[in-house]
Amino acid sequence: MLTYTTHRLLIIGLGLIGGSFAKALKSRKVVQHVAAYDRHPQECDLGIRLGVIDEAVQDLASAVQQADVIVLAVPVKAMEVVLKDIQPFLRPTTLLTDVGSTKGHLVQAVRQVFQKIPPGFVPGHPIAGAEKSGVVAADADLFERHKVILTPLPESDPKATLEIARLWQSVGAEVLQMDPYRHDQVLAATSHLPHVLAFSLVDTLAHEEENRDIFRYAAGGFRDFTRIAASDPVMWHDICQANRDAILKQIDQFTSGVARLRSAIAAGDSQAMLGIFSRAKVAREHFSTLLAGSAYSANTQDIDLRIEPDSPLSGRVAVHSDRSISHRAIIIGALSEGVTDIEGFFEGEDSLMTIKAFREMGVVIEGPHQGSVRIYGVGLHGLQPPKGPLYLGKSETSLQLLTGLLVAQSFSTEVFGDEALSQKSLLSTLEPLRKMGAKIDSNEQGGPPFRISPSILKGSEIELTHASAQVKSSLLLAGLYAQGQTCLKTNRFCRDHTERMLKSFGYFLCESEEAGEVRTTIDCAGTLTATKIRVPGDFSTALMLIAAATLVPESSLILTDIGVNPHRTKLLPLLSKMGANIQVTLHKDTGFEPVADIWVTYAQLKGQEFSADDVACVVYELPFLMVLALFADGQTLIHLPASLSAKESALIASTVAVLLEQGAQIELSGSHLLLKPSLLLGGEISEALPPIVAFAMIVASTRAQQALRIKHSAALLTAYPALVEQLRRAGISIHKESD
Ligand SMILES: NC(=O)c1ccc[n+]([C@@H]2O[C@H](COP(=O)([O-])OP(=O)(O)OC[C@H]3O[C@@H](n4cnc5c(N)ncnc54)[C@H](O)[C@@H]3O)[C@@H](O)[C@H]2O)c1
Ligand SMILES: O=C(O)C(=O)C[C@]1(C(=O)O)C=C[C@@H](O)C=C1
Repeated sequence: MLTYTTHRLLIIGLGLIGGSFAKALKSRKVVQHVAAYDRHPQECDLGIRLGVIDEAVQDLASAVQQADVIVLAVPVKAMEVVLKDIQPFLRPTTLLTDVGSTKGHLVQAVRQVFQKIPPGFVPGHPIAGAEKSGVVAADADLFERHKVILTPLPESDPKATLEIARLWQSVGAEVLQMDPYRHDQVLAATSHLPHVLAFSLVDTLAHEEENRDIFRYAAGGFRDFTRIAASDPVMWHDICQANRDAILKQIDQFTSGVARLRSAIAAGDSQAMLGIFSRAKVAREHFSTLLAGSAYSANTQDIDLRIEPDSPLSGRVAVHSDRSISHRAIIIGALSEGVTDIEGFFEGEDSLMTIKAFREMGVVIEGPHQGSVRIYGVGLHGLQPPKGPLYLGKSETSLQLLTGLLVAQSFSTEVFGDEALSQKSLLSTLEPLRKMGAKIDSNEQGGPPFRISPSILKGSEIELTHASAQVKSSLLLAGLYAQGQTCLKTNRFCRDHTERMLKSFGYFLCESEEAGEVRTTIDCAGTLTATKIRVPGDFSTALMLIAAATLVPESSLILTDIGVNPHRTKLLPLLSKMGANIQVTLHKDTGFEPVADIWVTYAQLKGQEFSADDVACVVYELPFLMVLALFADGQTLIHLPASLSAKESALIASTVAVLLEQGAQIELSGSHLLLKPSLLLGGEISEALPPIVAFAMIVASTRAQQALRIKHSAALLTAYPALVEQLRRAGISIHKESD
């Protein structure tokens, strides 16, 4: 059995990539000896002077005989010549790999030169580079947080693959594996086509006499689009020859895309143009979120929020639209028959993930464009299997709701999210779904990735101990497909956006309450009919402004078009009991979600006692009540419900912790919260906060002793992109700052 150790590594072709790999390995002391050979000996001499390599090879044959690993780093068409040169001297235990941008061509060359694939041959391709060439541009950190694709063959020894993977990982790369043919198809689209286009655009503009001025005046757009046209011509000539067919296919597809856009422009077809641009914009933004944290991300900078106290709130302000309703409008619109138009869609990262997932399942969705989305519904049974796993970023709502839907489809799916989402446990959703017959594999704690297989669901009676809107919604979506009736029993009401949305699309479900038990029953007999949805303003953001306007003297603020679903507004009567001045003027009720204007003015609050029943339905809004209580006359006693979920308890505990740090006088016992009038310090909160706690601290900061800086707020702003602007419009003095 062969074993592979890497003491001596030989690079053939000491240019940008060969030089960078050598420098990276040497500077991290991964291998003992790095030698290089180049057909231009001066490159190796320079490599020695720059400390990139240990030895400049003159005698290629003997260097090959001594090497443990050989890395081919020449242009792809030169690989075959080099293979012929080294073949007679290669030992069976020597590993052979490369860094070339195409793979199929190399595999063919190896077959030809060696007759059969040597077990130590493992092709590779770092997806990292620059528009520079030569060892002079070598960069020891070029591969940090970049991907390297290995394309081992059936004949490759798995231990050889492991050793090559280890070398790349030791220089900071993330190693993936792919079939060589697939590699060439994928790279033709993602790397080769953009380079060809950039070369062609610059060449076209450069040719035309009257276009000379363009270069003189060209700014950001031209620069961003064409940086890669400065790449090495020989390298790209070789790639275009080696991957000819796949590149031609991509050029043809692109050409017909440009032709479609051309016709839209020629015909003045705004719908078509906006469709193309907005789909591309969403896709590009999604790409940026995928890259977040990788070396390609330009947006790794963290952001702090700084809020100055005592700035009164005033005017008429519209807040951003509701997230929960936006998710549901997409899901149910996609499952309906006909075209659904949504106005006021919330364009946050989470709801965009839901759109993306349905696009990947074959649903045509136009927009969002300034809150407008058009969905061409495919009906309850029209979703298509996605081409790969569905990535949902950090969106727990997308994950919860989609899981209920996907378990009922006739195809298998895999769903995953970012690191934070993978830490979540969805057992309270998975268990009842499994009881209905769903087949879902999850990680140990009940989090993604989920592998979902088709199954026949059976409706049943399900008792939900902690009524959560997301769990309920997930089960209702499964209930659209389950045989018989699915009856969900809870001991308290929770948000019913899904129920209202289903009814707006003409689906019948039955809701009743008896002896403190709420029952929601659904069956699979209905259909969903497309409709128009206007998503109302987000009540949680409104609540933050209501609380702040109540606290800051001289405030008088009108919030317009706010969704006042009765299961969301249960905190308002408690605030009124403390003396808050809040007037809710309902618009005409359309039967979907009630909408209102809310007028709030400053009030000096009075401490109160609230029973566990009073607060049972507002646990997620308690952080606001807690902050307000600290500024009231007299103390406030809140009795906590006995059956808090782990998530609810964690929310209360983290709010208490951050308020205590701010100097608040609070006592938290198992059964109650006691809050006394306090002076909050301001200053700095340095740990990242859950959104609702961050919102409550923004409220607290409006009356703090000095400005408050909430650090690590980048994730909050990604989830609520318009937050700062809206708060400022209402009069809060808030600024984004980066270190
Ligand atoms: N530049 C990038 O962004 C990038 C990224 C990933 C992969 N790659 C791939 O890496 C390989 C090298 O690209 P690079 O950017 O380092 O190019 P480069 O031009 O900087 O270096 C290539 C080196 O190979 C040498 N060479 C050419 N033919 C030779 C031969 N027959 N024998 C010995 N030496 C020879 C050249 O003299 C040169 O020094 C290519 O296959 C390319 O497709 C490039
Ligand atoms: O960053 C650049 O300059 C690159 O073009 C790098 C790039 C790419 O297209 O991503 C170019 C070709 C390689 O095969 C791999 C990486």
